[in-house]
Amino acid sequence: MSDFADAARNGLTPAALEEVLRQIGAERYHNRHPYHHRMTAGTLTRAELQAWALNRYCYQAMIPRKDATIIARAEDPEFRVEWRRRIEDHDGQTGWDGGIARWIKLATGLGLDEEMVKSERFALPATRFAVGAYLSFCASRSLLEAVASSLTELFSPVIIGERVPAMLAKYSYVTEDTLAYFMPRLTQAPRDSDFALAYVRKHATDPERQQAVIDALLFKCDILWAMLDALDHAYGEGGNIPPGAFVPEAR
Ligand SMILES: O=C(O)c1cc(C(=O)O)c2c(n1)C(=O)C(=O)c1cc(C(=O)O)[nH]c1-2
Repeated sequence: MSDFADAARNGLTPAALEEVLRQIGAERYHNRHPYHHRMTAGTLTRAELQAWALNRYCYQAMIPRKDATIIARAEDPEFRVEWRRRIEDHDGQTGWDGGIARWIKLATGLGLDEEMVKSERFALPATRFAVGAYLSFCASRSLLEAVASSLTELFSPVIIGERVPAMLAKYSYVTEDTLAYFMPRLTQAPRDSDFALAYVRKHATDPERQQAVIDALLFKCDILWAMLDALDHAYGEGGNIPPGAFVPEAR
C-alpha cells in the first residue's frame, strides 16, 4: 500500500499523474470496503440496505449544491456550461425528475418512507460530517482541488457494475425499477470524469499542484470510506445506532 505523500515530488507528466490517480482508486475507492463486499455477497440485512440508502441520500442531495459552488468559482464560461450538466443530472428540469428523485425511488423501493428520507433527520452523525466536509472542501480549496475531488467518479462505473447485478441476484425484494438510479450514471459518470480528468491534467502543471490534486482525491476517497465505516459501526452485527439515527423496524 502506498501513502502517496510525496508522489509528485519530482514532478509528473500528465500521463504519470493520471496513473497515480488511478492507483489511488485501485487502492482506496469504497468498492474495497467490507460493507460493499457484504452488499455484493448478498449478506446485508434489509435494515442495512435501508440504512445505506437513507444515508447515501444525504450525499446525493448535496452533490448539486457542491457543483453549484464549483460553478460559482469558475471564471471560464465553457467550464460552467460543461459543469452545469451535473446539476441538471441530479435536479432534472423540475427538481424532482432527476437523480435525486431516482434515489428516493431506490429508498422507497427498499421500504423507507419518502418524507423521512428527504428530511435527512435520521442520517448518522458521521454521514452528516462527511457530506459537510466534502461541500466545504469544494468551497474553500482551489478550483483545481475541487475538480480533482470529483475524480472518484472515474471509478464509480466499477462499483455500480459490481453492485447492481449482485443486488438483483441476491436480494429477492430488489427490482430493476428500484435500481433505476444507476443506469444513467453509467454514461453520466464517464462523461463527467473525462472532463474533470482532462482539466486536472491540463492545470496541475507543477509538483505543488500535482500533490494538491493527489491529496484532493485521497480526501474524497476518505469521505466515501468514512460513510461506509459509519454504516458498519451503526448497523453491522452488534452495532451501535447513535441516538436520533434511523432505527430499522425489524432487526
Ligand atoms: O454509486 C457510487 O458509489 C457513487 C460514487 C460516487 C463517487 O465516487 O463520488 C458518486 C456517485 N455514486 C454518484 O451517483 C454521483 O452522482 C456522484 C457525484 C460525485 C461527485 O463527486 O461529484 N460523485 C458521485
